[in-house]
Amino acid sequence: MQASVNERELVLDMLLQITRDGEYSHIVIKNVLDKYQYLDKRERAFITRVVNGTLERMIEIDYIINQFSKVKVNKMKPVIRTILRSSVYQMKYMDSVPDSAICNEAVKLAGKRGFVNLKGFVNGVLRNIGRNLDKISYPDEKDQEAFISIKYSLPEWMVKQWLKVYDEETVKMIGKAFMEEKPLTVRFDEHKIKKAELISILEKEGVTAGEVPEIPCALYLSGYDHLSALPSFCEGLYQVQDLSSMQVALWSEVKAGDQVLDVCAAPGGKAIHIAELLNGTGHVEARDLTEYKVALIRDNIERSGLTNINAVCQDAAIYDPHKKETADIVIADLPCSGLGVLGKKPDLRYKMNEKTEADLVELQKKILSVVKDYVKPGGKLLYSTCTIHREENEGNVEWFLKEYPEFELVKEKQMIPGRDAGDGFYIAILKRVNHE
Ligand SMILES: C[S@@+](CC[C@H](N)C(=O)[O-])C[C@H]1O[C@@H](n2cnc3c(N)ncnc32)[C@H](O)[C@@H]1O
Repeated sequence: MQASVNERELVLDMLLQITRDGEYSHIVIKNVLDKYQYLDKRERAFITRVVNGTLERMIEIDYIINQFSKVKVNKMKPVIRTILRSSVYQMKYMDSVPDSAICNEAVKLAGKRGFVNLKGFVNGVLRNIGRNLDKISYPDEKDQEAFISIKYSLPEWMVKQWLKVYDEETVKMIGKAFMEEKPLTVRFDEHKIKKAELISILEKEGVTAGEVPEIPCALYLSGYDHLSALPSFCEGLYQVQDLSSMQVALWSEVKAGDQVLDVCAAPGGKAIHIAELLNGTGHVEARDLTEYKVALIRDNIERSGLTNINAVCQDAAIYDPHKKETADIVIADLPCSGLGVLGKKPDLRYKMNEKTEADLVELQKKILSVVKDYVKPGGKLLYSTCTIHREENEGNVEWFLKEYPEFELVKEKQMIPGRDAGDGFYIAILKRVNHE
C-alpha cells in the first residue's frame, strides 16, 4: 500500500470520528499521532493539516460542493461527504499535491470503502470543482452574516451573536485569527531552570525556542516533531499552555504561604503554574469531576516534581462544607463553550449551539454560587473561561455581583483572538470584601 493512500485513509477515519461520531478533534489527532509514531514528520504534518484544515473550512467547503453537486452535502453518505470535503480542502488550500492526484486518490478511497457505484460521482464532482475553483460565487459582502459565515466557516448563529457584541471588523479579525497557524507556547518554572539554559537544552534537541516578550516564563516552540518524545518534555522542564491561560496565575498575585483551591483543574495547567509561583510554600488543591480527569492532573503534577499541590476528585457544583472560607484564592476556570479556542479546536464550532451555550451559563452560575463560599474574607475568586461569548463572561460576572454583594470586581479582561497574543479568553478577579 502506498504511504499516501494510507495517510488519506487515516484522514477519512479521523474526520468521520469527529464529524459523524462526535469525538473531539484534538483527542482524535493526538491518539493517531501517538499510535502511528513510525510515520515520518512530513506525513504527520500532512495528516494534522488536512484534518484541521477541513474542519476549519468546512462551512465554506460544503458551500462549494453544493454548487457543483446535485446531491447536497447533508444528503450524502458520511464516507462520500468526508472524502469530498477533505479533497476540496486540499485542492483549494494545499499546493503540495496536484488536483488530478487528489481526485484519483479520492475515487480509489471511495471504491475501497465499498462505494464502487459512487466512484463516478466522486470523480465528476471533484473534477468539476477543480476546473471552477477560481470562479466560485460567494455571498455578497453586504449580506454580512452569510458572507462572514462562509468566508470564515463560522455557523451563522454564532456570527449573529458576535455581531451583537463586536463590530464587523472585529468579528472578521477573530475569524481570520482562528485560521492562522500559531507556534506552540510552553511555560517553565523560573525557580527551577533559567530561561537561557532551557533554550540551550531545547536547541540541542533540535527545537527552535523563541522568547515571549510580555511573559518571561513562556517560550514559543517550533521545529519539533513529537513533543512527548523530547527528553526535556518528559523531564517536566515545561508544560504546554496558551499565553492567555498563563494570565490566570499571573493575575492571581499569589503570595508565599497562600492556600489555593482550583475547583475545575484538569489537566492542571493553571493549578501547577500557581504551585510553581508559590515556590515551595502554601498549597494548591486541584479538583476535577472524574477520576480520569484527576489522573491527568496527577500525571502532570508528577512530571512537574512539585510537592505543594495535590489532586482530588470532587464535583464543583456540590457544596463541600470542609472548604468553607479556607482559600486565599479560589480558581474557577469553568467548563465553557470554548469559542475562544476555535484555532486549536476547530470542531467546537459544529458541536456548540445556542442551547448548549445557555446550559453552560447556568452551570457556570451554579458552580460560582457554590465555590464562592470557599473564599476567605479578603480572599479572591478568579473566574475564567476560554470563550468570547459575552453571557458566559461579563454577563455572568454582572449577575454574580448582583447576587453576592460581598464580592467586588477588582479587574476583568476579555482577550480577543487576533488582537491579543493568545486564545480568546476571559478573566475576572472578584474579591470578597466583607463577611456578609
Ligand atoms: C476549562 S477546563 C479546566 C482547565 C484547567 N483549569 C487547566 O488550566 O488546565 C474545565 C474543567 O472543568 C471540569 N469540570 C466540568 N464540570 C465539572 C464539575 N461539575 N466539577 C468539577 N470539574 C468539572 C472539566 O472536566 C474540565 O477539566
